Amino acid sequence: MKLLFSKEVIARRIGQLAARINRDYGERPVVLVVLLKGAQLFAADLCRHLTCPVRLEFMRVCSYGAETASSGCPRILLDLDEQLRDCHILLVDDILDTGLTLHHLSRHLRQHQPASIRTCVLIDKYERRQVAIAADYAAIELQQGFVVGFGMDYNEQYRNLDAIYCLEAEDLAKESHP
Ligand SMILES: O=P(O)(O)OC[C@H]1O[C@H](OP(=O)(O)OP(=O)(O)O)[C@H](O)[C@@H]1O
Ligand code: HPA
Repeated sequence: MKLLFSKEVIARRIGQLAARINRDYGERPVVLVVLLKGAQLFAADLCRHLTCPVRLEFMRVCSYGAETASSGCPRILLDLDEQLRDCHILLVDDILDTGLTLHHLSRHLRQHQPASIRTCVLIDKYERRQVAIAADYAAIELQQGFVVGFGMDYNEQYRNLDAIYCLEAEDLAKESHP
């Protein structure tokens, strides 16, 4: 595994991102809709920098399973249990990759008739984008690679790492032949 972003760099980027969000939202209350499992660590750090009134809600969406490629069909495993009509939603995810997850979730959340929906990701990775979607807020931009750590997994491993790494061919081979 190759180190891409240390915990110090991640912390700095999240602080800078939060400053932008604070400027944009001012005093307006925001509902962070956090996508489990991957976005939990990012959201925990981000929300502690926010100065507007914050409500935290969680959804669980899954499209990767044990693979490094999207199933193409994000499944909602845990939905919101309350309406978010007229709320300002900030949809928080760890990574924007093909874009299918955020595209699907943004459409789903529009049914709540919120006042606004914006997207916020720790990593915006361009290489595999399949739908035209851009994050409103991204802490880190990346061209390519399958990344793990700081909430992100490969087959449920590595979420607990405090830095972000890129998996290399031998890491994937190790998983299939331990
Ligand atoms: O832009 P996309 O190609 O859709 O990929 C991004 C999504 O994939 C991962 O979720 P995953 O399905 O692995 O679930 P997890 O959050 O439980 O890891 C990640 O957490 C994002 O939600
Ligand atoms: O690069 C990635 N790493 C971990 N999970 C992911 N889900 C989409 N892309 C990725």
